[in-house]
Amino acid sequence: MSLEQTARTEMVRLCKSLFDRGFSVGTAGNVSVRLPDGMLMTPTNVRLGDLEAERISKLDLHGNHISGDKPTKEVFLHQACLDTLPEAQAVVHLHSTWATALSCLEDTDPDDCVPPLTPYVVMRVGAVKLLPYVKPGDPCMGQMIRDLKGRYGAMLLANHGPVVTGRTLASAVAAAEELEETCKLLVALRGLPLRMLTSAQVAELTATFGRI
Ligand SMILES: O=C(O)[C@@H](O)C(=O)COP(=O)(O)O
Ligand SMILES: [Zn+2]
Repeated sequence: MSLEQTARTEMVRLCKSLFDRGFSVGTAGNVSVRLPDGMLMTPTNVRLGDLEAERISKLDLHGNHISGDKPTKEVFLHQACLDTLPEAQAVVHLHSTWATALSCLEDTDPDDCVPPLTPYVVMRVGAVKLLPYVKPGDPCMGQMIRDLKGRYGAMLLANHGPVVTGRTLASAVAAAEELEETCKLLVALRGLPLRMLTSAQVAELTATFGRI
Protein backbone atom coordinates (compact mmCIF):
# COMPACT_ATOMS: atom_id res chain seq x y z
CA MET A 1 0.00 0.00 0.00
CA SER A 2 1.34 3.51 -0.80
CA LEU A 3 2.22 5.90 2.03
CA GLU A 4 -0.79 8.04 1.09
CA GLN A 5 -3.17 5.09 1.07
CA THR A 6 -1.86 3.97 4.46
CA ALA A 7 -2.40 7.51 5.83
CA ARG A 8 -5.99 7.56 4.49
CA THR A 9 -6.76 4.18 6.04
CA GLU A 10 -5.26 5.27 9.36
CA MET A 11 -7.30 8.51 9.34
CA VAL A 12 -10.53 6.56 8.82
CA ARG A 13 -9.64 4.10 11.59
CA LEU A 14 -8.49 6.60 14.23
CA CYS A 15 -11.20 9.21 13.51
CA LYS A 16 -13.82 6.49 13.92
CA SER A 17 -12.18 5.41 17.16
CA LEU A 18 -12.35 9.01 18.49
CA PHE A 19 -15.99 9.30 17.40
CA ASP A 20 -17.03 5.92 18.79
CA ARG A 21 -15.58 6.80 22.20
CA GLY A 22 -17.29 10.23 22.36
CA PHE A 23 -14.25 12.45 21.83
CA SER A 24 -16.14 13.95 18.88
CA VAL A 25 -19.90 14.27 18.51
CA GLY A 26 -21.97 15.38 15.53
CA THR A 27 -19.63 16.87 12.94
CA ALA A 28 -17.31 18.55 15.44
CA GLY A 29 -13.56 18.35 15.00
CA ASN A 30 -11.14 17.85 12.14
CA VAL A 31 -7.86 16.04 11.50
CA SER A 32 -4.92 16.46 9.12
CA VAL A 33 -1.92 14.33 8.13
CA ARG A 34 1.22 15.53 6.37
CA LEU A 35 2.22 13.90 3.05
CA PRO A 36 5.44 14.40 1.08
CA ASP A 37 3.44 16.30 -1.58
CA GLY A 38 0.83 18.03 0.60
CA MET A 39 -1.72 17.28 3.30
CA LEU A 40 -4.78 15.11 3.87
CA MET A 41 -7.62 16.79 5.78
CA THR A 42 -11.02 15.66 6.92
CA PRO A 43 -13.79 17.13 4.74
CA THR A 44 -16.01 19.87 6.20
CA ASN A 45 -19.30 18.89 7.86
CA VAL A 46 -18.45 15.21 8.07
CA ARG A 47 -18.83 13.04 11.18
CA LEU A 48 -15.42 11.70 12.16
CA GLY A 49 -17.07 8.30 12.47
CA ASP A 50 -18.21 8.35 8.83
CA LEU A 51 -15.03 9.19 6.89
CA GLU A 52 -14.50 7.45 3.54
CA ALA A 53 -10.84 7.04 2.57
CA GLU A 54 -11.26 8.13 -1.05
CA ARG A 55 -13.32 11.23 -0.13
CA ILE A 56 -10.73 12.65 2.30
CA SER A 57 -9.60 16.08 1.08
CA LYS A 58 -6.12 16.40 -0.37
CA LEU A 59 -4.33 19.76 -0.46
CA ASP A 60 -1.01 20.58 -2.09
CA LEU A 61 1.95 22.04 -0.20
CA HIS A 62 0.52 25.57 -0.69
CA GLY A 63 -2.87 24.65 0.75
CA ASN A 64 -4.72 24.43 -2.58
CA HIS A 65 -7.51 21.84 -2.62
CA ILE A 66 -6.61 19.28 -5.28
CA SER A 67 -8.90 16.27 -4.71
CA GLY A 68 -11.59 14.74 -2.54
CA ASP A 69 -14.44 16.56 -0.82
CA LYS A 70 -14.25 20.22 0.27
CA PRO A 71 -11.80 20.39 3.21
CA THR A 72 -12.52 21.42 6.79
CA LYS A 73 -13.02 25.14 7.30
CA GLU A 74 -9.96 24.96 9.62
CA VAL A 75 -7.50 24.61 6.72
CA PHE A 76 -5.50 27.63 7.95
CA LEU A 77 -5.17 26.21 11.46
CA HIS A 78 -3.93 22.82 10.22
CA GLN A 79 -1.58 24.31 7.65
CA ALA A 80 -0.09 26.69 10.24
CA CYS A 81 0.58 23.81 12.68
CA LEU A 82 2.22 21.65 10.02
CA ASP A 83 4.28 24.58 8.66
CA THR A 84 5.61 25.71 12.05
CA LEU A 85 6.16 22.28 13.66
CA PRO A 86 8.34 20.38 11.18
CA GLU A 87 8.41 17.24 13.35
CA ALA A 88 4.60 17.09 13.52
CA GLN A 89 3.02 14.69 11.04
CA ALA A 90 -0.58 15.10 12.18
CA VAL A 91 -2.97 17.57 13.82
CA VAL A 92 -6.16 16.73 15.73
CA HIS A 93 -8.79 19.34 16.61
CA LEU A 94 -11.71 18.31 18.83
CA HIS A 95 -14.53 19.82 20.87
CA SER A 96 -14.00 17.20 23.58
CA THR A 97 -16.02 18.20 26.64
CA TRP A 98 -13.45 18.78 29.39
CA ALA A 99 -10.79 20.46 27.30
CA THR A 100 -13.51 22.73 25.91
CA ALA A 101 -14.76 23.40 29.45
CA LEU A 102 -11.27 24.49 30.48
CA SER A 103 -11.04 26.69 27.38
CA CYS A 104 -14.10 28.63 28.64
CA LEU A 105 -12.72 29.43 32.11
CA GLU A 106 -11.70 33.06 32.66
CA ASP A 107 -8.75 32.56 34.95
CA THR A 108 -6.52 30.09 33.09
CA ASP A 109 -2.90 31.07 32.42
CA PRO A 110 -2.76 31.67 28.63
CA ASP A 111 0.86 30.54 28.47
CA ASP A 112 0.34 27.34 30.49
CA CYS A 113 -3.37 26.60 30.52
CA VAL A 114 -2.90 22.88 31.34
CA PRO A 115 -0.39 22.84 34.21
CA PRO A 116 1.76 19.74 34.89
CA LEU A 117 -0.60 17.68 37.02
CA THR A 118 0.67 14.20 36.08
CA PRO A 119 3.79 12.84 34.38
CA TYR A 120 1.90 11.51 31.38
CA VAL A 121 0.44 14.87 30.35
CA VAL A 122 3.96 16.32 30.45
CA MET A 123 5.30 13.44 28.33
CA ARG A 124 2.42 13.25 25.85
CA VAL A 125 1.24 16.84 25.55
CA GLY A 126 3.76 19.31 27.03
CA ALA A 127 2.89 22.97 27.66
CA VAL A 128 -0.42 24.15 26.22
CA LYS A 129 -1.09 27.67 24.92
CA LEU A 130 -4.55 29.26 25.20
CA LEU A 131 -5.33 31.16 22.01
CA PRO A 132 -7.96 33.94 21.99
CA TYR A 133 -11.40 33.28 20.52
CA VAL A 134 -11.97 33.86 16.82
CA LYS A 135 -14.85 32.41 14.82
CA PRO A 136 -14.29 28.86 13.53
CA GLY A 137 -12.45 28.86 10.21
CA ASP A 138 -11.13 32.42 10.61
CA PRO A 139 -7.74 32.69 8.82
CA CYS A 140 -6.59 34.79 11.84
CA MET A 141 -6.23 31.53 13.78
CA GLY A 142 -3.61 30.41 11.26
CA GLN A 143 -1.66 33.64 11.85
CA MET A 144 -1.95 33.30 15.64
CA ILE A 145 -0.50 29.78 15.42
CA ARG A 146 2.28 30.95 13.09
CA ASP A 147 3.12 33.68 15.62
CA LEU A 148 3.87 30.95 18.23
CA LYS A 149 6.76 29.88 15.95
CA GLY A 150 6.45 26.21 16.86
CA ARG A 151 6.90 26.71 20.62
CA TYR A 152 3.74 24.73 21.53
CA GLY A 153 2.72 21.29 20.27
CA ALA A 154 -0.76 21.71 21.76
CA MET A 155 -3.20 24.59 22.09
CA LEU A 156 -6.63 25.33 23.49
CA LEU A 157 -8.79 27.62 21.36
CA ALA A 158 -10.75 29.78 23.81
CA ASN A 159 -14.45 28.83 24.03
CA HIS A 160 -13.90 26.28 21.25
CA GLY A 161 -11.65 23.28 21.95
CA PRO A 162 -8.23 21.63 21.80
CA VAL A 163 -5.68 21.35 18.96
CA VAL A 164 -2.97 18.71 19.39
CA THR A 165 -0.09 17.73 17.12
CA GLY A 166 1.95 14.52 17.02
CA ARG A 167 4.86 12.80 15.29
CA THR A 168 2.29 10.32 13.94
CA LEU A 169 -1.47 10.43 13.74
CA ALA A 170 -1.64 7.74 16.44
CA SER A 171 0.47 9.85 18.78
CA ALA A 172 -1.57 13.03 18.09
CA VAL A 173 -4.74 11.07 18.90
CA ALA A 174 -3.20 9.64 22.09
CA ALA A 175 -2.10 13.15 23.12
CA ALA A 176 -5.61 14.53 22.48
CA GLU A 177 -7.02 11.77 24.70
CA GLU A 178 -4.50 12.46 27.46
CA LEU A 179 -5.19 16.20 27.26
CA GLU A 180 -8.93 15.56 27.59
CA GLU A 181 -8.49 13.39 30.70
CA THR A 182 -6.14 15.93 32.30
CA CYS A 183 -8.57 18.78 31.64
CA LYS A 184 -11.28 16.66 33.30
CA LEU A 185 -9.06 16.29 36.38
CA LEU A 186 -8.26 20.00 36.43
CA VAL A 187 -11.92 21.00 36.27
CA ALA A 188 -12.88 18.34 38.87
CA LEU A 189 -10.15 19.50 41.24
CA ARG A 190 -10.86 23.21 40.81
CA GLY A 191 -10.98 25.07 44.11
CA LEU A 192 -8.99 22.39 45.97
CA PRO A 193 -5.38 22.95 47.03
CA LEU A 194 -3.41 21.31 44.20
CA ARG A 195 0.10 19.85 44.19
CA MET A 196 1.51 20.21 40.66
CA LEU A 197 4.75 18.61 39.52
CA THR A 198 7.68 20.90 40.26
CA SER A 199 9.74 22.44 37.47
CA ALA A 200 12.58 20.04 38.42
CA GLN A 201 10.22 17.06 38.02
CA VAL A 202 9.01 18.41 34.66
CA ALA A 203 12.62 18.93 33.54
CA GLU A 204 13.51 15.35 34.56
CA LEU A 205 10.57 13.97 32.51
CA THR A 206 11.47 16.09 29.51
CA ALA A 207 15.13 15.03 29.69
CA THR A 208 14.21 11.35 30.07
CA PHE A 209 11.34 10.99 27.61
CA GLY A 210 11.09 14.17 25.49
CA ARG A 211 7.61 14.40 24.00
CA ILE A 212 6.47 10.87 23.16
O1 LIG B 1 -15.89 24.49 15.26
C1 LIG B 1 -15.93 24.41 14.03
O2 LIG B 1 -16.84 24.85 13.32
C2 LIG B 1 -14.76 23.67 13.36
O3 LIG B 1 -13.58 23.96 14.03
C3 LIG B 1 -15.04 22.20 13.50
O4 LIG B 1 -14.69 21.63 14.51
C4 LIG B 1 -15.78 21.49 12.44
O5 LIG B 1 -15.68 22.18 11.22
P1 LIG B 1 -15.47 21.39 9.84
O6 LIG B 1 -14.20 20.59 9.99
O7 LIG B 1 -15.40 22.45 8.78
O8 LIG B 1 -16.64 20.49 9.69
ZN1 LIG C 1 -13.97 23.29 16.03
